[in-house]
Amino acid sequence: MFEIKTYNAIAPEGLNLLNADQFALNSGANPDGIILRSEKLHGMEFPESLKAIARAGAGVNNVPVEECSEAGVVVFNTPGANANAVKELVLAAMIMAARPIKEGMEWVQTLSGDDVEKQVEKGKSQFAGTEISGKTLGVIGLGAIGAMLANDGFRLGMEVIGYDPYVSVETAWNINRRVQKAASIAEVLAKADYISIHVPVNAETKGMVDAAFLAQMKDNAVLLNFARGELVNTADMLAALKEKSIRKYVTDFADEALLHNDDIIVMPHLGASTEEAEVNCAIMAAQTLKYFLETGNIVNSVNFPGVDIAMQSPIRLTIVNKNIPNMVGQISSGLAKYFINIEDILNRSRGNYAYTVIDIAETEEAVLNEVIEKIKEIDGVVNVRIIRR
Ligand SMILES: NC(=O)c1ccc[n+]([C@@H]2O[C@H](COP(=O)([O-])OP(=O)(O)OC[C@H]3O[C@@H](n4cnc5c(N)ncnc54)[C@H](O)[C@@H]3O)[C@@H](O)[C@H]2O)c1
Ligand SMILES: O=C(O)[C@H](O)COP(=O)(O)O
Repeated sequence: MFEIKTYNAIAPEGLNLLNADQFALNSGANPDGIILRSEKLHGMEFPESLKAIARAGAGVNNVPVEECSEAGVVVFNTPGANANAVKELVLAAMIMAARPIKEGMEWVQTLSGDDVEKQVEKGKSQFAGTEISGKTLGVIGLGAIGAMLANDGFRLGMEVIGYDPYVSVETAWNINRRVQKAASIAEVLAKADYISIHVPVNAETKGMVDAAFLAQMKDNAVLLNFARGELVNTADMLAALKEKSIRKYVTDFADEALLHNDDIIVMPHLGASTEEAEVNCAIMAAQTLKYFLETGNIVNSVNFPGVDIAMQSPIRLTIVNKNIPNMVGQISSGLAKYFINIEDILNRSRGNYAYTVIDIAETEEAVLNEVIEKIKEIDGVVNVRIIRR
């Protein structure tokens, strides 16, 4: 039986995949796995039982990924599962920035009398806007969301220019060939009327939208941030808007300093909040977590290498170890000392850590426990699991 702890509202379509005969939800203090959305786990003490964390969503900045790696805890996310929801909201946001729709709708509610129709026709000119067709959309970060947005911007009649120095081959194949590839952010900023950022927040990207970035934007340009609040330096943004060096800021990330400002549209982190995205994310998170706990296979991890091999024997050992020389040699000779036959072995590394999967022949319980203890003693081994078919 695996214990799973959940945080935030995880769609039942996902949780129902964790069959009750094998998974107990929120039943105790020793979870094997966690499923969450935006709950912040930084500073939380993880129980020794914890093997994996599945983020039902894209951004993992609410999870202490480095500490998880050190503890051998595999962190998963759900790439692309909410991308369409975010893309649709960005398109809506772009149109809201182009036309004062919200202001017009609020104004019409203030009218009264039997000549409302006449008042509307007289007053509507104050809410005239512009069109996005024919304008240039700059997309920074051409991943799941950015690529979809770039393609749809093009379909809506926009010129599109994208920047992503790390774009994956798979995503690149899906981007319309008429989307221009920028060699630098500066090139995007010089050309775009609407700039939408879709990069993860990390040491490289935190605060990337600063005074220098904003100064390179066109005077009438709009910045859309549906990625993370921390990407934008709030003080620099407020100064740029005050000086009218850009036209508008649209963000999905509220901050008191951004409220009650006519040049800023703030949404309450709604990007992934559609029925479809919530279901997609919950299903993908539950599936990857279940698959990992049951088989040791790793799919869609942000901190460990992908490993997906069929179990060749009744017993599988999975070992998280430091990515240093002679780990596999020491582990396999440890097994050999106990005359345990290796039927299949795979070792993959990612950064400072590696993951080793070893399928072994049926072995007496007492011998297995002894050999596991010996493997755990090897310098560089972080944790060892036994999985039975
Ligand atoms: N508002 C929301 O509710 C919501 C929903 C989903 C995702 N997000 C945020 O959006 C981000 C992107 O989501 P995604 O699903 O497209 O992720 P993704 O991993 O598919 O795409 C991210 C892209 O950013 C690129 N990138 C990384 N560093 C870069 C840099 N310095 N310059 C340019 N490109 C860079 C990567 O190469 C990748 O292609 C997430 O990390 C998350 O923070 C927000
Ligand atoms: O990174 C994400 O996937 C989004 O920010 C969604 O967050 P949420 O699951 O809390 O809506």
